Amino acid sequence: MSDTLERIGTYKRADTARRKAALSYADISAKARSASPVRGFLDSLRARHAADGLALIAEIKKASPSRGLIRADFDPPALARAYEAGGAACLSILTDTESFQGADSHLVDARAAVSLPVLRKDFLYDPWQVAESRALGADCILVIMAAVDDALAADLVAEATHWNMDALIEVHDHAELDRALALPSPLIGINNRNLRTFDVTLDTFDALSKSVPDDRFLVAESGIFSHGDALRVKRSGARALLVGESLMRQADMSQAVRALMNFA
Ligand SMILES: O=C(O)c1ccccc1NCC(=O)[C@H](O)[C@H](O)COP(=O)(O)O
Repeated sequence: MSDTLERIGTYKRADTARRKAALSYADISAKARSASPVRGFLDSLRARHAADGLALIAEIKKASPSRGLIRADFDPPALARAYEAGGAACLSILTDTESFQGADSHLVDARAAVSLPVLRKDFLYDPWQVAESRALGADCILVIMAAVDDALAADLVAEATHWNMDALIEVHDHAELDRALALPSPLIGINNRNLRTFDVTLDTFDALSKSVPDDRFLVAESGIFSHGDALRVKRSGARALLVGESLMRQADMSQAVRALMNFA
């Protein structure tokens, strides 16, 4: 495991323990039951892929460990509306505060401003956090295979299924991909960012995508900056892109989505 992931895991587990002490599983489940109904995340990706040949998960990301501050002018509902107007199929919203300057309120406020399904992009180590994600309104969770063992990954997916949510299973290498393919989730993301060095290369996607069976819905994550990059990963089997930084650095984000995806 990378130092960054280990550092994040340490504070995230402590933060989750504090949240659980304040709100039991029964309490958070009651909130999840009364949350806004689930919007089909994978359904939306499939529909957009069928219509356009490639779907976009557009990320709301203020800062990151590798890049520092990405966007100072940061208004989650306005960003969500711009992404929706540009043609994104789904949103990804970072809720981690310490490393990404995210917040739970970013997800709640952005989702309320649009009709798109939302991925809670955070570091999950406990099924309680999945119920919490649903309570916030999330439609999909992230399972980072580099951060969890097989048993915990299965528990997170089972909890997501319990709440009728999708689970994006994220991998960085062949060993993680083999473990991901054993899980009952069709949504697989290949992350092109090396979590140890922070190097980003689309070669990672080219190398791993060959081993993903056709019955999985494959997402290319990180390091996609141009329509050429989008075409490259599409040719290697991507059905959707997850893009943060390159869109967040643009003034007109609707136009940036259209240019990236080549929408008219
Ligand atoms: O972005 C980082 O620096 C980072 C560092 C450590 C763990 C995760 C990290 N990013 C999360 C993501 O997966 C990306 O935000 C997402 O794939 C979008 O990537 P990009 O388009 O390159 O912003």
